[in-house]
Amino acid sequence: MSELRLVVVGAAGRMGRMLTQTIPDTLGVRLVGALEGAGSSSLGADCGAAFGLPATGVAITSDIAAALAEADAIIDFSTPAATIAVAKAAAKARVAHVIGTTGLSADELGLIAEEATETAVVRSGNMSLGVNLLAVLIEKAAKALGPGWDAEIIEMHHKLKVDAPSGTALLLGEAVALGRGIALAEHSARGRDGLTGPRKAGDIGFAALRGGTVVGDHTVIFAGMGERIEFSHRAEDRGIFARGALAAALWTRGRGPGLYSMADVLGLTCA
Ligand SMILES: NC(=O)C1=CN([C@@H]2O[C@H](COP(=O)(O)OP(=O)(O)OC[C@H]3O[C@@H](n4cnc5c(N)ncnc54)[C@H](OP(=O)(O)O)[C@@H]3O)[C@@H](O)[C@H]2O)C=CC1
Ligand SMILES: O=C(O)C1=N[C@H](C(=O)O)C[C@H](O)C1
Repeated sequence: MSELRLVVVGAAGRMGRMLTQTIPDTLGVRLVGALEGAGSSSLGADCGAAFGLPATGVAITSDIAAALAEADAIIDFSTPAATIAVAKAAAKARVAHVIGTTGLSADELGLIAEEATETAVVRSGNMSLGVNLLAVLIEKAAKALGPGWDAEIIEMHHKLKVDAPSGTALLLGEAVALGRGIALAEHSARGRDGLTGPRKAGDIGFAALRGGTVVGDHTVIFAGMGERIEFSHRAEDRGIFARGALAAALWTRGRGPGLYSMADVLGLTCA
């Protein structure tokens, strides 16, 4: 079978560079395009050599249509605005789109759902095996414990992260909500401050910490009467996200349009 031809969006970013580094070690894929924004100082540079990695022969461009012309799949860790621009082009060109970008608004998620009527889209707030397995365990725990156990989600990331709560915290919050059979949007407590009053029964709380170089730490606490259960995941290396995204891209091969998750890719379901 021929190699899957990949375009990386956000090629100069932390995850873009990690993908450029990981692709040569991944069987069955080949980098054919690297996208950055129109104002990027990296335009025209080799997306490997520019960052101290082996040269790839792929120059960074801001021309989405040209980059997609020879592509089978896109891996996108960028910004919400860039992801939406790429989603429109991917739908038109029928190129599969793996989306790791977080911080998308409800309207932007609606546009991604529209894209998924035209092409295969895998979107996840966290591409690692560990977090996606954790989400299955959290769903089971939330179902078994019921809403009498207060669920709180704490996350910590590096100081350059721009969105909160993290995509992973929201994914884990969704798992709690799914286990309880409720809608997360109607039961979220985000950003408590000042005279908040007592905790509202059934809420799923979120707290975001930022500092240093933390790759990504998440803990879900179920607090009961006189006892507490805590589930934690600590990302030590961005390679886990890159490898997950590459597995997702390979999984899209031959797949019809649809909005898929990493649970679909990894075959993880909560019975
Ligand atoms: N789902 C997952 O498993 C993971 C998700 N993420 C998410 O991925 C995203 C990126 O993270 P990270 O790599 O750390 O962030 P970075 O800021 O390091 O990288 C984002 C890159 O996207 C570039 N960019 C901005 N506008 C455009 C555009 N129009 N077209 C193409 N590229 C553009 C940025 O360029 P410039 O700096 O010039 O603006 C930057 O180089 C975040 O939303 C993060 O939360 C991160 C890790 C794992
Ligand atoms: O911005 C990051 O760095 C990360 N973003 C994702 C998130 O928002 O959860 C995944 C990971 O935690 C790293």
